[in-house]
Amino acid sequence: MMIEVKNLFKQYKEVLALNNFNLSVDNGDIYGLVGPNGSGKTTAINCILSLLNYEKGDIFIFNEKMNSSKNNIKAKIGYIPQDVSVIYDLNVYDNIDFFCGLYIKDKKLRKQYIEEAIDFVELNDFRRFLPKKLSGGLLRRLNIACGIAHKPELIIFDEPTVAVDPQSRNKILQGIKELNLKGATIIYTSHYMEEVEYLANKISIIDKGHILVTGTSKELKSFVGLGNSLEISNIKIDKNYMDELNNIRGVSKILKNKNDLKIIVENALAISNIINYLNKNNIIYDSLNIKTPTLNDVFLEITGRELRDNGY
Ligand SMILES: Nc1ncnc2c1ncn2[C@@H]1O[C@H](COP(=O)(O)OP(=O)(O)OP(=O)(O)O)[C@@H](O)[C@H]1O
Repeated sequence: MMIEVKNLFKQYKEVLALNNFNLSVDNGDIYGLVGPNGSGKTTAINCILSLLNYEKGDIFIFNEKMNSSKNNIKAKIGYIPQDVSVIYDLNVYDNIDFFCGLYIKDKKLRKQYIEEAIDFVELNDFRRFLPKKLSGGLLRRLNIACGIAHKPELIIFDEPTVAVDPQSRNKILQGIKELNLKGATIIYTSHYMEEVEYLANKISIIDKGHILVTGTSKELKSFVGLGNSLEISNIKIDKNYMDELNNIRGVSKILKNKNDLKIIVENALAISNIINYLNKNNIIYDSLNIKTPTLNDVFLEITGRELRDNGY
């Protein structure tokens, strides 16, 4: 077991940020921790890293009890914080040198590691740039290079793609997969469900400081019994037809947002029954899309709330 967090409680004055938080991360995992803003992800990470004190609970990393003086454990961890934390009067190269130098004292080896980190985040053309000359995406990549240059066994990414352009975002996601393939265990926090679905082999959904469910993306969807859905836009439909639509075999739920419908179905037959029904009754709509369930749907199903507002 790489990380074991047991019964963690963290209180900030009147806010209970972690409420019996538990987590088990295995060697080789890309572990996704997802939850809405303010659900406690950053607090959990900061407690795990001993950057924050907590009221109650136990944290083990590499099977050793973690506390702030465990430098042997810290040396094996890379942390990429949510807020970019680099040194603004050092250039790209010297920033990576500084952070890598906290753990790698051998100069020759460090030089090699810095070069590898620069290559990895593709900042070769910017090695002498000061951070303030870098775009948001490049700055995030520097933040990553500073966290991974010392080749940690465990890497914790806290929302690394917030406010990042699509090109840098894809590079970051690809890079994380690559680090994992090379042997690093990854913890990845995000409120972007699709990123976590793409990356993680194991996912925990956190809300109000507590883990609601854990599993693979497939397990979480089947846990809440979600099937595919049919999204129909701009439909002109009377109430009595709506009732009949609800009664079609295999229709498990209908969500309405103004003139758009999202119909959760149990099987493919239900989809063809719905389409036949609409055609038979000359019900007009603009478009019809079949959607597979997302982790956002899982969150909605469990909490009754949206992770992010998508209209329904
Ligand atoms: N230093 C602090 N003082 C008081 N309350 C805090 C502090 N830091 C966080 N909180 C509160 O604790 C709760 C959890 O916050 P946290 O930042 O851990 O959530 P998060 O899931 O990481 O959210 P985000 O995605 O917005 O960073 C929130 O209610 C937040 O307002």
